[in-house]
Amino acid sequence: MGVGNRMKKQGPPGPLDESLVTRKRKDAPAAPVEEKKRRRKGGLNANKSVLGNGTGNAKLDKKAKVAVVKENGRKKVKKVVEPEPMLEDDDSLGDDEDGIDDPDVMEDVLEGVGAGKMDILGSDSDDSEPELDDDEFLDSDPDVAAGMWSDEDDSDDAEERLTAANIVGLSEKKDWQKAIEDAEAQAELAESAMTTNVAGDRPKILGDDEDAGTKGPLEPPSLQLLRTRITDTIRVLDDFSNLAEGRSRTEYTSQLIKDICAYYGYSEFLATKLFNLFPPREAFAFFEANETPRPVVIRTNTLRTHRRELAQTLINRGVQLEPVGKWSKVGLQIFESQVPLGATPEYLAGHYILQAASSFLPVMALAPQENERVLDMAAAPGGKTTHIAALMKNTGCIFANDSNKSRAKGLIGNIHRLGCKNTIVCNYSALEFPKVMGGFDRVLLDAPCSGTGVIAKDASVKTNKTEQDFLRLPHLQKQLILAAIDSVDHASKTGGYIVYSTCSVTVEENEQVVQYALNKRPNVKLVETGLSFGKEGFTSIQGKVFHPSMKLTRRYYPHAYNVDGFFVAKFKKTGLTPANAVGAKSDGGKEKVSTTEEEFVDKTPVTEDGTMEDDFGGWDESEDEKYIERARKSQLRRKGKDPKSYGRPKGEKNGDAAKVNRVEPAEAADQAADPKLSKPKVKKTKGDDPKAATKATGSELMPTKAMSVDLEVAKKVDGSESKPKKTKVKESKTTVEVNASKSKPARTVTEITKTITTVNGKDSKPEKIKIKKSKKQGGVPI
Ligand SMILES: C[S@@+](CC[C@H](N)C(=O)[O-])C[C@H]1O[C@@H](n2cnc3c(N)ncnc32)[C@H](O)[C@@H]1O
Repeated sequence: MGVGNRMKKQGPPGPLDESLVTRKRKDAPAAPVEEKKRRRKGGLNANKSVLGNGTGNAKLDKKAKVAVVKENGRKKVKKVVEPEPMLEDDDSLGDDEDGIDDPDVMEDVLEGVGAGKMDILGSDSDDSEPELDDDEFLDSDPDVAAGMWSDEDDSDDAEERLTAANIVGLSEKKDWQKAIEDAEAQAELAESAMTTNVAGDRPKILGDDEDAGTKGPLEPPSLQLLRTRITDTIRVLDDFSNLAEGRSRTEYTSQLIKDICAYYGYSEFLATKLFNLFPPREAFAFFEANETPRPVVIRTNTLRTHRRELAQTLINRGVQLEPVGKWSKVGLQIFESQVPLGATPEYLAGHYILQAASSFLPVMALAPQENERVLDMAAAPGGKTTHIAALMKNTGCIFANDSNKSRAKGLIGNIHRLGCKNTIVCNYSALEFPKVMGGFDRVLLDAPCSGTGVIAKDASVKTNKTEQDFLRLPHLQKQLILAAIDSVDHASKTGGYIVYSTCSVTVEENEQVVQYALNKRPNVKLVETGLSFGKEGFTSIQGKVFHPSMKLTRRYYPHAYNVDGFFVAKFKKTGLTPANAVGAKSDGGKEKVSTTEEEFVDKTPVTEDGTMEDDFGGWDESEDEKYIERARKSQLRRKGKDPKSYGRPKGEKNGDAAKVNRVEPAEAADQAADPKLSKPKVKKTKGDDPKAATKATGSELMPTKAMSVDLEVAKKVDGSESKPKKTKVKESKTTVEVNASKSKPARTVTEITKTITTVNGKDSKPEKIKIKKSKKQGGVPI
C-alpha cells in the first residue's frame, strides 16, 4: 500500500542532481539509516538479504538508499532513489512505462520547474508586506538542523515543537523517515513478487493453453497473491515479447483489470476507463496512490495575514507544517497538529482555509487582476472564490454563483469568514449566463464532475459512477463551458480569459469538453496556463484525436505530484461569439445546445488559427443568396413591379444584392471594437440592434449575415420609387431542429419572418418575407 503520502511533498518533486547523487552515495556514511534499519524488523537490510537469495531476481534489489551528505557546509540527509522500476528484470523496459519513479515523469516535472514561468503569477504573492520566502523556511541554522537528528522513536516527533528555527531539521527528518518507508515498501513489493515466482523468471499468470477453457485463470487465493499477480502481469506487459506465454496482450490486460477491480474495489467499468489513461505500470501507480490520503493543506488568506505570521502562530499551537512547495506562496502542508485545524482562533478569524493543494491551480491559472470583474460560475463552497478575492486584494468585483442553494450558504459563510468584500453571491444555474450577466474580464468554471481525481477522499466513486454519469456530466460540462465563454468580454483590456477545471481525470470530462468548446466557439483559443508543473493534456488517446493546442492544458495525478487528480485548461477569447453559434444566447438562451452522441467524441480537427475544417456555424453563402434574391423579387412583384428590370443597382449582377451591406465576421469584430466604423453600416431597428441585445442580456451579438439581410431589405425599400420616409422591420424566428442520424449531422432550419412596414409612404401595407436558414449542428459523425 501507500508509503506515507501525507508526508510526501506536493507538486513537482525536487530536482535530482545526478552528479550530486553519485558523490553523496560515495561519501555518505549511512550511519543514521543503519541505526534506524536495525530497529525495524524486516527493514531494508532484512529485505535485501531476502532479495539476494538466488531466485534469479537480483535486479529486484532495492535502489533506495539514504545518506548524510555535507552540502555547503550543512549536513543534509538525502534519499537516493535510483529510478529503476520495481520488479523490473529487463533493462529494455521503456521508461515511459514507469510509474512513480518514471524518469519521464521526473523529466516532465523538472521541465516545468522553470523559475520564470511563475512570474506570471506574481500577483499570487504580491502582498503589500513581503511574503515569506520559501527559502526562509528551508534555510534555517544548520547547527539547529544537525541537532535535530536523534535516534529517538517516531512518537517523539509529536512532542518536538516545530519552530521557525527548527523547521528545516524536522522536515529533513521527515524526508529521512519517508525514504526509509519508501525503501521498505519497495522491498515488500519485491519480496511479495518473488514468493510466487520461485519457479523461474517467467511469471505464470494465465492458465496454460491446454488448461484454457477448463480451469480458467488462476483463482486469487489471497490479497497478497492478487497483488503479486498484478505486479507480475505488469512485468509481462512491459516486456511482452520475452515474458508472454502464448496469450494475447488483451488477455493479460483484461486479467489485470479484473485483478485491479478485485484488489482495489473498483467497478470494472471505471477501472477500465482509468486504466486506459496510462501505460500499465503507471496505471498501477495511479490506483495505488488512490489508496492513500493526500496531505492536509491550508491556504493562507492574504487578505487577513501573511504566511510567515500564520506559520509561526500555528507552530506555537503545536502544528507541524512546511510550505507546500516552491510553486505556491500561500500553501502550508500540515504534518501533524495538536489542535483541530478547523477550530483554531486563526481559522475562525479567517486567516486560512483548509484547501487541497490542487485547488490552488485553477485560480493561479486564472490569474485575476485587481479591479477586474470576475465570474466564478460554480463557486460553492468558495475555496477558489476566496482565493480569487485575495489575489484581487478585495478590489474589483467577483460574482460567485452556485446553483445549489444550500451549498451557496456555505459559500457565503466562507466569504464572510475570510473577509472578502468584493464578492456578490448568486444562485443561478450557470447555464443562465450570460443572460443573467455577461461582459466579464475572466470566468472560472470549476465544473461539477465525477470526482475521479479525488478517489482517495471519496472511495464511493470507485463503484457509484456509471456509464450514464459519463454521458450526463460531459453534456452538462459542454453546456457550461459555452456559457462561460459567452460570458467573457473578449475586448477586456486586462483579461478576456476563461479557465475550465475539474477534479476528474477522465478524457470525457476534460479534453473532450475543451475540444467541444473549440469546435463550437471559433472565437476562443487555448493558451498557456502559466502553471509551472503538470502533465500535458492528451492530443490523442484511445483513437480520439484532439487539437494540437490541447497540450497547453494541464493534467495532475496523485501518483505523479501527490495532489488530487485535476485538469486545468485556459482559453483566451479573441472575438465576439457568432450569433449563429450553438447555444449563443442571442435568443434569450432558448436555443438548444446540441450535444448529441455524434459530437461526444469530436474528432474534427481544428486548424492552427482556430477555425474548423468543417463548416462551423453553417452559413451557406450561396444558399442564402438564393433566398435573399427570391425575397427581393417577390417583394417587387407584390408592389406590381417587374423584378427583372427594376430595383437592381447599377452594375450589380444577379446574386450581388446580399453582398451590398453584408457584415463579415472579421469586419463585424472590428466594427464592434470601433463604434465609429459600425455606425454608418448598421441601420438600427427595434429588435435588430445588436447593442440593444447586448444591453438586455449582458451578452454580445455579432451582426451576422442574417443582419445584413435586414439591411439589404431596408435599403431596397428606402431606395424604391415610393420613397417612404420611415421603414420598420419586425422579425420573428422559428427554429426547427432536424435530428441527426449516425451518418448525417443535425441541421437546424430557421425560418425568419420579416414584417416590413413603411410609414408615411405610399405603401403602408405590411409585407412579410420569409427567409429560410439551414445550418449544420453536429461535428463529424464517428
Ligand atoms: C467542483 S464544485 C465547485 C467547487 C468550488 N469551485 C470551490 O472551489 O469551492 C462544483 C459546484 O458546481 C455546482 N453546480 C452544479 N451544477 C451547476 C450549475 N448548473 N450551475 C451552477 N453551479 C452548478 C455544484 O453545486 C458544486 O458546488
